[in-house]
Amino acid sequence: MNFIQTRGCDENSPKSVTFSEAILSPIASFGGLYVPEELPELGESFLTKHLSSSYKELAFDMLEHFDIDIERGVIKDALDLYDKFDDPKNPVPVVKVKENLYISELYHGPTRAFKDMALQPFGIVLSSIAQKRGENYLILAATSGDTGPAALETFKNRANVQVACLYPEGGTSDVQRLQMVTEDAKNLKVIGINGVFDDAQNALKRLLASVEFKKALKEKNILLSAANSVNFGRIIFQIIYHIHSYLELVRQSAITMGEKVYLNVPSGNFGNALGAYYAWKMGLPVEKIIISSNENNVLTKLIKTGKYDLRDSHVVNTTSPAMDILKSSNVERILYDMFGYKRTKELMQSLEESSFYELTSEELAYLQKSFDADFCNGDEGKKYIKETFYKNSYLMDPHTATCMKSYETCSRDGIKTIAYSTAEWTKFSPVIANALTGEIDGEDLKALVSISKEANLKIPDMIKELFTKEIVQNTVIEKEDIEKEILKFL
Ligand SMILES: N[C@@H](CCOP(=O)(O)O)C(=O)O
Repeated sequence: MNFIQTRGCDENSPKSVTFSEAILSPIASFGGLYVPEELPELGESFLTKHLSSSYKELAFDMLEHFDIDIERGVIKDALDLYDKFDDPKNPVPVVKVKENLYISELYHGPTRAFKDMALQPFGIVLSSIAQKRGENYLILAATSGDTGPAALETFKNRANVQVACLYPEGGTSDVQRLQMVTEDAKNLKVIGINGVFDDAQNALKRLLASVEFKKALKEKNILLSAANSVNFGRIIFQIIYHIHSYLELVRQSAITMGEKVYLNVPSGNFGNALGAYYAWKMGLPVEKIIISSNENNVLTKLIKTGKYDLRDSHVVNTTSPAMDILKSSNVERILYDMFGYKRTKELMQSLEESSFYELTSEELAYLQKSFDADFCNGDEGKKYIKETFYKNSYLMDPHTATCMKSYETCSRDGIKTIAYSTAEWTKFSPVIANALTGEIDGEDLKALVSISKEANLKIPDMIKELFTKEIVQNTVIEKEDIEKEILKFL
């Protein structure tokens, strides 16, 4: 399978590239992204065949259908990393929360967030290609809190790769920050910036497209790639868990094979939602994909009105910081899939130049056939956390809680919903403690202890240890200095 470009192809680049090429150099012509030439069709026979498969077997077979240029042995090694998850037999438990609502828990990996689902295997795949080619890569990561820890964890001490991870200082939870700033390995650099996530992601995209920056790296014998979901190497692993979650519902006799479900996805950069959309296009029976947001609700507005409007918007800090994003990367891949490369280029250029685009009414109607959306503010989120815990005995984090509102407003009765839990409660303890007990102290460790007592849950060792680990990554800079700081590290 080869990969093509969302904004068309300039005269300097080939019409299509291999998977390896797409992940090693993820930004395509005109600032676009890579997408598969066509998606494999899986169909009901694939689903039925995998009813009794393990997560790894399902993943392996799905990747076989993509027919990518990665050796099977490498893929097997990459998927073996799911053995490090809480339950190697089932890395993604799907739990019934109430009638018609199931939560797919994507956070049972080493950094307690859904990013491990893709970044764990992606780390092996990318480092293996680099080694095979005898090349060295700088991997950029921009994070609003979850991608950073997962990228650092997966690439730590791996051969032929170095990571520069950019996070907004003050824009993540304390546990997320500690996960990054205590990471001690020669090949990792963590850089806090005085700005918001979008500043970090803008810098990442600018550097990926910068001839001068790439030339400066070349002089050090280094090439450039990225760990974010702009990289299709992330997305390919983010399709699998949607299929797995559906099969779990069949296994639990919650649905019969072929029955349609809602997939309700807390969304920031839209990688998780794109994975759901691709799974649907590949044959998963889906009624609609519901996009859940916090107060940074550009995606809700896009899906409700057809307008992507950043003209008067600025990122607000919320209780679900990993979704504090306005420029959502993967919407572009949806635009491409629905409206083709010419229109995608036009819309994306308009967003870049005028901070605005508007879909036609036909385009909007088409988008709404696949997607619905709602957003949930912090107080509503805390109300859902409290209610779901005391009424349904289920503890959720503030990102997952955003799904509860859209579950109420966007789903029709009688159709089951799979909502995705993107992070463990341990990463956002002050918000959750406040929701459950009203305590407003704000200190993570104290809040972790009080939640663990209230909910009778163990604090995982890797979270507890963060509070006594040495802080080894101390760099916080202005966003204008990012390039200089990265070059200093190499
Ligand atoms: N929500 C993310 C932001 C980056 O998203 P990605 O899926 O493109 O890596 C985070 O928590 O860092």
